[in-house]
Amino acid sequence: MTPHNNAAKGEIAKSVLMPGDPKRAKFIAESFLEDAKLVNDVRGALAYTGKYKGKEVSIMASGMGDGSMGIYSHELFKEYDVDRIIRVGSAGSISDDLKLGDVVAALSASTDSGYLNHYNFPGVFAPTASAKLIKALLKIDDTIVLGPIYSTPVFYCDDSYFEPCKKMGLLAVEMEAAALYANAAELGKDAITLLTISDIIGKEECLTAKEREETFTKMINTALELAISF
Ligand SMILES: O=P(O)(O)O[C@H]1O[C@H](CO)[C@@H](O)[C@H]1O
Ligand SMILES: O=c1cc[nH]c(=O)[nH]1
Repeated sequence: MTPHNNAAKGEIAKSVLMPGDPKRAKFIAESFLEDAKLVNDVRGALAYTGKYKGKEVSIMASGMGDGSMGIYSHELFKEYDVDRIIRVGSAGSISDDLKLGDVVAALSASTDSGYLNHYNFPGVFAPTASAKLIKALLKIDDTIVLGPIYSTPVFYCDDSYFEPCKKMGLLAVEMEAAALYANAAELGKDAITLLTISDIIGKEECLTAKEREETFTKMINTALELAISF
């Protein structure tokens, strides 16, 4: 147990899906897993362990932002011997080629966050998804959009803030992938982020509740197949 997680050692599977939203964690566990058991409820960061196609998988909420993801992913990797974390999140598109409901796998996560400072890395560390998980993902879905994204602790800002990101070819904006990738790199573990486009930055477009449910289902199915492919 940790100050933030009251699951006992052994109650969390080697593969963990992490949505930001605790209600999404509950929804995934109840709708996709068999025999799902609640193993953590500290601070409402709900975690469940159950079976998908007969294999053990856990789902745990990361909360929002790099600080929260930093704590939970560090503890899962270090204290619970988790091997891989698959983030299943929502994101705002900054690409002209993405539409609502599209699913993106984040190859890299550039960031404006100070979270990476504590590694004392000489220069700028480039947080990337694990090659192992990218290769496994492509065996499950070789049509998924792969590309670089942006992680920022800032949600409310002027849309123009993201113009340089768009210019550099980044596809979407979210808040946790960079911290997750950096923690995985530091601890010798594997991580990847799958994102469903929930809004288009600079436009008044966003998914309805029903559309969110249906399109998130596509991302969750892919993530679960990935989780059990090891
Ligand atoms: O849908 P989730 O996984 O929470 O992801 C995105 O949504 C939240 C902001 O609304 C941030 O956590 C961002 O990264
Ligand atoms: O972090 C996020 C998630 C969805 N949409 C955004 O604009 N930002």
